[in-house]
Amino acid sequence: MQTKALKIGTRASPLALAQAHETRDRLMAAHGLSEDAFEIVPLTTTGDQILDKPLSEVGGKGLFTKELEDALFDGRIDIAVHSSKDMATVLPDGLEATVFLPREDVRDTFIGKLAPSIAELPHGATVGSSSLRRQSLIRRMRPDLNVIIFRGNVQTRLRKLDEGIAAGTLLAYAGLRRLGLTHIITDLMPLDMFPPAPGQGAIGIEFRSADRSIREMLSAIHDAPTGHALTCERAYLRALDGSCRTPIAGHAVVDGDRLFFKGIILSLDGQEAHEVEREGKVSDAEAIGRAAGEDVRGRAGPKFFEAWG
Ligand SMILES: NCc1[nH]cc(CCC(=O)O)c1CC(=O)O
Repeated sequence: MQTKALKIGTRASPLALAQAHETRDRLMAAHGLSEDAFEIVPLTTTGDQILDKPLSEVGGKGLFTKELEDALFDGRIDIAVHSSKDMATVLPDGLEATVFLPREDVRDTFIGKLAPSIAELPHGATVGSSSLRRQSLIRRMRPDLNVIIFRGNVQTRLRKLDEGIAAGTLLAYAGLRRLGLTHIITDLMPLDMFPPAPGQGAIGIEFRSADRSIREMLSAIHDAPTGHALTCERAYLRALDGSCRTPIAGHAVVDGDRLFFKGIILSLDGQEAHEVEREGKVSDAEAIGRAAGEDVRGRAGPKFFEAWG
């Protein structure tokens, strides 16, 4: 006898749906269940509706998660599948996101029309990106380029490239991989020059803390190294206030019981940068991230953050 289907909440974008399907497939495999043990519930979020402004202006990451969290609280869904990168650093009481699928390649990619790489773009060429981190990193590499805001899902951005609105754009490898679109990549950005956003490449699963059976079911698909890396990166972001208004990169790598973290915060023009490196035991992931965030925050000084208002 089939009990009630597990309701998997997700945003309705093609990338979000791909992530929900990956989560369902892993749960099916781990527990020997069939497709009808699950129901995928796509929800439209405010963040998906406002496409003409940078995220930092319309209210930040919470926009993509609020509707899903409301649905978790009122039982319309049992779990919510997120791109960890888009998750707020502090979750509402009663919910947690402590389950992570094995992380995809964390790098950014360049999709170029006029040239295959940023270095080869003609002087003054236009590059589209909605991410403050990517905008700063581009300007740091190539101050001559014209960086414009580019929002919308992957398909929308690709259409804008075809329309000639920009000569290129940057997207996470992870998203393109999940959409089966890696063939459009013209360059992979090196980690040292183009460090990723905290959480990039990792799928995180949010659920009601009190729901023991769901916690147990999810534990079978949790990837511990990804969990440690994300604990560190999210603590770093929290220590920096998790502000969407500051260009922030941060990346933790786990090797056995050791964790290595590198972070950088930048000015929007890319001309000022503060870097931090920390390492320690995976069991100290949270403390390492917090210390890194406080360290870099202190070294940048209050004036650095004032600029963002
Ligand atoms: N903010 C949108 C978003 N959230 C997560 C990803 C990619 C997938 C991931 O990082 O796991 C993307 C698109 C992009 O940055 O290219």
